[in-house]
Amino acid sequence: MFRQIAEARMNDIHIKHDEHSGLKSIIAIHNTRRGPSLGGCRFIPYPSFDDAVTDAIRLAQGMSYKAALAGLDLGGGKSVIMMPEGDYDRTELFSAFGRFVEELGGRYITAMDSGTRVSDMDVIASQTRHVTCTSSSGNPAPSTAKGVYYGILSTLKAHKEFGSSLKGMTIAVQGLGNVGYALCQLLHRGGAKLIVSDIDEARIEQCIREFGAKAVSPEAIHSTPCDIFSPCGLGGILNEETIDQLQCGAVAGSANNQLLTPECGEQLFKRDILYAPDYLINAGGLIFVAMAYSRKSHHELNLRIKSIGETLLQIFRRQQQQQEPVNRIADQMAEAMLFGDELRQLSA
Ligand SMILES: NC(=O)c1ccc[n+]([C@@H]2O[C@H](COP(=O)([O-])OP(=O)(O)OC[C@H]3O[C@@H](n4cnc5c(N)ncnc54)[C@H](O)[C@@H]3O)[C@@H](O)[C@H]2O)c1
Repeated sequence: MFRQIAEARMNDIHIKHDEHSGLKSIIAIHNTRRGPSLGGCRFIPYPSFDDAVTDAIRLAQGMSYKAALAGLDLGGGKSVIMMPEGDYDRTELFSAFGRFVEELGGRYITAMDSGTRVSDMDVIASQTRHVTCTSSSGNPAPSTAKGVYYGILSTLKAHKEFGSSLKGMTIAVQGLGNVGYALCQLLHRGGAKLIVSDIDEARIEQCIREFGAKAVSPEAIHSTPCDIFSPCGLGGILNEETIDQLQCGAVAGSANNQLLTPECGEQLFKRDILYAPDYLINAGGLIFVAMAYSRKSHHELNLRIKSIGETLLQIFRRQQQQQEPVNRIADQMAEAMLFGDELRQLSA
């Protein structure tokens, strides 16, 4: 475990067992160099305590990289609550978790993640102010979609065979949920032709009706000829097999963990397919949550979401110069922001 902590360059890990509520929780703080750590609270069953800690470490690390490239004055953290096996009182559990967050004095700010709801955040807010995604803060998905939209515009600009306009470009969107649907709306308004897929027929019908989209089956969407493939549903969609089947010039979508392994970034690079790193292009939701927490204006929120496209352009330019996979360049940029001086000292 300590090797894992060292390898991930974690700041600290906190563990809480509250007997009264049955809470078993871990808060992992990866990095606070740029500001307090922010990241969601996951509430799912874990086979073991070690699995829960491993998940918290991996997710907290990802949040640091995401916040850094989004230019936020925040670090990365994440928490997990191990879902109890027997009966439990949800309000008691999340109240106890709120007190746990409060004990850390603001070094960790919690938010929604898999298995948690807005109502849980409201319960946490009764114990601490270091929480976002409450019923008063709103839905981050439209901001995520807007960030992906700006990212797609930058991808068009950076691609040697595309023009800078969306008009007439074909975008294949996988997953028409909160983010995917809002993205389709923006792309349709920009003049793009849409190809869509989902496992939910009603969502497909809505996109056909409202945007004149063409539907394909969930199995065929990634191999459909298009200009840009936009995964907005599942993680791990870019793997050895699917990358071989892609018939697009670029991949730019909101899904988390799109690359099954870092080596898949290399495979995309070899196929000359531009890839917008997921944790950068989908940072609009995190920006929304951070701006709501610090009560920043709508204007500032929009400027920051727009800057996702600018950072992405910088990364694509570096890719041209360095001739390296784009995911590696994004990681290097984030690491320089998180550990700059330490890295310099190590190489001195
Ligand atoms: N909501 C946000 O603000 C946000 C922020 C950052 C990243 N993300 C990521 O973006 C992705 C989408 O998030 P969301 O909030 O829209 O989720 P969502 O649950 O609202 O939507 C996901 C959609 O994908 C569809 N889907 C599931 N399996 C599919 C398949 N095999 N083929 C096609 N469609 C399939 C679902 O039916 C659903 O409509 C997720 O990976 C999420 O982690 C979301």
